Order: sequence, then structure tokens, then C-alpha cells
Amino acid sequence: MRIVLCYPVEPHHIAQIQAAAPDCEVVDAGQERIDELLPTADIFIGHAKVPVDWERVLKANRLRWIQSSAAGLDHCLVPGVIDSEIVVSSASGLFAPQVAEQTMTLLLDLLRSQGRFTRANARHEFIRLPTDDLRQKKIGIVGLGGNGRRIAKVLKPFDVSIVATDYFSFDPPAEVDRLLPADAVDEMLAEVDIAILALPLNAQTRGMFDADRFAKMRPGSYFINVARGQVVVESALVDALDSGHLRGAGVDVTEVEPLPDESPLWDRENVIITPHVGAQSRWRVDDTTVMVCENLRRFQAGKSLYNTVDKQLGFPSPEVVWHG
Ligand SMILES: NC(=O)C1=CN([C@@H]2O[C@H](COP(=O)(O)OP(=O)(O)OC[C@H]3O[C@@H](n4cnc5c(N)ncnc54)[C@H](O)[C@@H]3O)[C@@H](O)[C@H]2O)C=CC1
Ligand SMILES: O=C(O)C(=O)COP(=O)(O)O
Repeated sequence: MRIVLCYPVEPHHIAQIQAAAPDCEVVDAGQERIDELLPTADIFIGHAKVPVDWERVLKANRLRWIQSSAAGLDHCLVPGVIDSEIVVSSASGLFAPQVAEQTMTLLLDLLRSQGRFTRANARHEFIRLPTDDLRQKKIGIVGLGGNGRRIAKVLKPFDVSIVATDYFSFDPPAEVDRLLPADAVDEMLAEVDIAILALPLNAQTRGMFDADRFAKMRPGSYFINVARGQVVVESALVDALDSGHLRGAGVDVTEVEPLPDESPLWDRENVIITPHVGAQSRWRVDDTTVMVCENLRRFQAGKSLYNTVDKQLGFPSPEVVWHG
């Protein structure tokens, strides 16, 4: 079998993968050669950030398993793959520690007026501006998967209460005071001071945060998005900020990336923007390779894989999510 890699591996990661699959040929395609080599793969491990001719891959009829090195599967869950026999597994939960740190960065910067202080610092102005507190805030997390759970765990010691929604129904971890079904999102938004998006992008969630939904949020609440920009209708977010209905927003992801120069999200003191760096970490490739090797051993032994995705849904069920 041929394993084609397309994530930023170093020679020692390739050696780990080869040791986990001694009978396989391991080829590191990188972004440069992924489109060319994907049709020759039995197993694809990675995240192609260049256009891939999926028709050609499906026509070659060789690929059996895609192990995405991203949690979001919007890059590979194309209709032809969904309808095929190809098994797809995600990187769900793998980046939860760093996504939670990124969430805290956005949230604390927003509440503690860091955007305004940073601008004032650039002008050498030492001015005391009002700040807000996390203490006693009610937080709503939309999507209690790997990232949502870790965000709840990191936030809880700040003396907050936490509600969440999820597609699945399960006993939530101790940090989460209440778990509601996905369709109770408006009920949750009406009662929380801060909404945090940690759900996948799919046909159901694309454009889910539109003008109607923002209107359901409590006046003066904050909005954080560490999921996917296209879950949000960005013009509606801008309107909600313009009208003062939302007090501020922190976004690691935007509808179009890079965020265009003319976007009205720029130049606002109550908007903190980071350039989709939530998954970045010095540990990322090491952590990914540990899970990849475990899944490779399971695949060869015919066992079920961590993070196997229900391709119709576009995300894995909680029992199979990798927690490291
Ligand atoms: N900012 C960044 O760099 C990163 C962004 N992401 C994004 O975050 C998403 C979540 O990542 P993980 O937590 O690792 O994935 P996950 O698969 O562990 O969790 C997603 C959760 O969302 C739930 N869900 C699905 N539809 C929902 C809905 N309509 N309402 C409420 N919950 C819903 C699922 O049941 C699941 O529990 C990814 O799909 C990806 O798009 C992930 C990693 C890094
Ligand atoms: O894992 C994900 O879904 C991410 O958003 C990470 O994105 P990246 O691979 O860092 O461009």
C-alpha cells in the first residue's frame, strides 16, 4: 500500500509513520506534489491547501482512507468522496489545547480592552480605559466536541457558568453546567453574555449566524469564532457591531481568508482578529503523528479508527473523538 503525506512532517515523523506501517511505501508529497500524487495513494494523510482534482482521484479508484490533518473537513469532503467507499477520519480534538489558548487570547483581549491599549501604546499614550470581567459571566459554547470541551475546561476557573449546544446528546463534562440540543441555540444565545463558536462548517451550519441569529443574542454580549468564518454571515456580524447590539467580537477565522483589505471588520477597537492561527503549536505535527500512527496500526489490524467521520454529517461522534 502507498501512503501519501501532505502535512509539514520532518524526517523523524516519516520514520515514525514508516515504523507504524512497515509494509507500506511512505511518500511525502508536500503541497507541491499533492495534486500529482494523490491519485497514486491508497492512504492519504494530510491537508491539501492547493486545488486537488478529486475527479481524477476518484477515477483512479485507489484511495481507501483519508486521514485529515485538519479538524475541519471542508477541504476533502467533496460530494464524490462522500458518495464513495473512502473512509474519512479527522483531526478532531487534536488541536484543542491551542484552540482553547487562542480562544482565551481573543476573549481576554476583548474584555480587557487590549485592542485599544495596543493602539494607544503605538501612540505612546498611557491611558486607563474601562475594562470588563470574565467573572460571573454566562458563556455559551456552540459545539461541544474536542475544542468546545477544552475551552470549557480552561474557562471554568474564571468563575463563569457554561452552557453548550451540540448535535449529539451525551453527559457533558463537569465544567459544563448544561448541554442543550443543537436546535436550542437561540434559547442559549438569549441567555449568555459570550457566545463561542466551536462547531464544524457543513451544509447545515454554513451561514448559521445571520442577522436573525445575531438578533437573538443578548444586547451587549460578545461573540467569538474559532470554528470557520463561513458559519457566519460577516455583513450581519458587522451590522450587529455597528448597531451596538454586540459589544465586541473576536475572530480567528473569517468568511474570506486572508481577510480582504476593504473588510469593515478591520480598524475596530472592539474587534480582535487573528489570522486562523488557532491550530498552530510547536506540538502540532508531533501530536498529529502520534494519532496518525495509532490509526495506521488500527487500519492495518482492521479495527475502527479514532475520529472516523460520518461522511453525511461531516464530523465524528463523541465516542470516537481523540483526546490525546
Ligand atoms: N481556528 C482554527 O485554527 C481551528 C478551527 N477548527 C474548527 O473547529 C471545528 C471543531 O473542531 P473540533 O472540536 O476539533 O471538532 P469535533 O468534531 O471534535 O467537534 C465538533 C462538535 O460540533 C458538534 N456540532 C455539529 N453540528 C453542530 C451544530 N449545528 N450545533 C452545535 N454543535 C454541532 C458535533 O456534534 C461535535 O461534537 C472544526 O470543524 C474546524 O472547522 C478546528 C481546529 C483549529
Ligand atoms: O484543523 C482545522 O480545522 C484548522 O482550522 C486548522 O487549519 P490549518 O490546517 O492550520 O490551516
